[in-house]
Amino acid sequence: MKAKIRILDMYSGRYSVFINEKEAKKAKLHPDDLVKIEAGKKTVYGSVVVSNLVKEGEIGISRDILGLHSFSEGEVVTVIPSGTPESVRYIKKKMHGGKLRKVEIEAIVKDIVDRKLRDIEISSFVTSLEINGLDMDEIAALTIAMAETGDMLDIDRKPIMDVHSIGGVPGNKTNILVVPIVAAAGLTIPKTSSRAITSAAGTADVVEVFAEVSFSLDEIKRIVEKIGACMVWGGALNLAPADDITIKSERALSIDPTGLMLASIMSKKYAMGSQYVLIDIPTGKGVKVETVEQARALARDFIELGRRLGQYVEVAITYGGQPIGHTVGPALEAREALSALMTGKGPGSLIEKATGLAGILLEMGGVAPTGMGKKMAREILESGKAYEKMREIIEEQGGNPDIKPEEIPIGDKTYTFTAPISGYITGIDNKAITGIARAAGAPEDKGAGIELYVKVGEKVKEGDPLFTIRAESEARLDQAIVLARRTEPIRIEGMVLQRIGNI
Ligand SMILES: O=P(O)(O)OC[C@H]1O[C@H](OP(=O)(O)O)[C@H](O)[C@@H]1O
Ligand SMILES: Nc1ncnc2[nH]cnc12
Repeated sequence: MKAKIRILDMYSGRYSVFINEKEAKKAKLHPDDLVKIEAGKKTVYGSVVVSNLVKEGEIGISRDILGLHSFSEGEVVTVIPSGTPESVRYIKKKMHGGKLRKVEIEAIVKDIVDRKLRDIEISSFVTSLEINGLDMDEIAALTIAMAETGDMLDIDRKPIMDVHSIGGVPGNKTNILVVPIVAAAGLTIPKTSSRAITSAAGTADVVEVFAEVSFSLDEIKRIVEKIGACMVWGGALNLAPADDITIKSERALSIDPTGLMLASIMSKKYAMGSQYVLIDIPTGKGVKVETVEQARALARDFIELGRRLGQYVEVAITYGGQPIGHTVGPALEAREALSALMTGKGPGSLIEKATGLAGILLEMGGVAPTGMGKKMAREILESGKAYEKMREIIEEQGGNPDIKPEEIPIGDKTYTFTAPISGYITGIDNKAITGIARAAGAPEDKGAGIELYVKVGEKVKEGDPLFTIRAESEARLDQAIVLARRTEPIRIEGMVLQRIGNI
């Protein structure tokens, strides 16, 4: 059928096509049916919403669809019912544990990018990968398909370094220090990050507190060729666009299936033209990888995948048994990262990890002799050169380079938990900390999160503060308090852990 476009001033987070009730009946279209809209060379898929918001002869599109193609009000388009895409059969094959062929993976990725697959089908794909996994051939095919369905960047300032954490550990603002340290040493590092997937703050969420993170490829090229670095949100670019669509489902389910994670991270690196990539695998209880054996196996997969893509990859297995630093949540983490860059000092876990990772990159990039990278990274941090580079990044990304940590607004609704007994901190539950920070509103409410006053191994007296929850609303604060009471994220024990007798 032919219809005139009516632009509806709404964002629904979905690709919805509004069709008048009478017309839907005539055309035998039902809610959630997939339709194709064509006008000249433009083709878009969307799910039907039956609504009298639009008249007969009109078709309503939300602003989400306009993000894909620019239709104009009153433009005549053809609306064609579209059957279930063939790729759904391949998703079912994976659900049943089958191995996918390259062409099948390419079809799934293409349909994800073309929005032929709806959220429910994409979530099923993501879930099937969580349950049945992917082998290396499938992962390589998925990575290349994800990269080739988007744009590629060619930065004229080689070699191109990159760093990426698989995430999962609360408070992981580490790369906000690593990037300026590496760039201050003269290397090029165009860093893209995702927003939070399973955590309470992804690197993009944290950087966004003091700078813009959404840029076009041309803008990124200009920034990186000028100052050697950027810290942007990968989702704003048309780089491996399937990644950001699948991340939406991962985030809703708070899962990060290993094969998809490999493909998702490495497709972005491939599309960015990264040549030397360092992958951080935080390992410990309550994060994505719990044991060193699992971390080693994943490291081998990253290195092999890099080899197939023509990239040199190294992996750092890092301690992820408790949060990094003392803060969790976008604004709190932004304060901590900025303060560490300004003063060269900060929590041991943050400084150690950041200089350790930056040091490896300095060695990989050939600016530090083997074994000297970490020392050089620390000197760059302590000399203020990394902070100077950070100021350049903030300025180029439209932020205020003079911003001070204490000027960053944080949630003013607070509640502090104190030690119920004297003893030693024997554990901090990563999952519980993330859950509480998310319940408090992070990452969407930038000021929400947790300030931690203790780390594992420290001694506390009854009544000492353990952590403060910060929120931007009382309702969110209350939810977080309830969760914190239920999960007790910080374990305190005396030196005598158990008494056992009469066995
Ligand atoms: O921790 P969760 O939310 O699961 O994983 C997502 C985080 O991990 C990566 O970190 P980075 O950009 O390398 O610093 C992503 O880009 C994102 O910031
Ligand atoms: N960009 C990303 N960073 C970390 N984990 C991921 N899993 C999927 N995409 C990811």
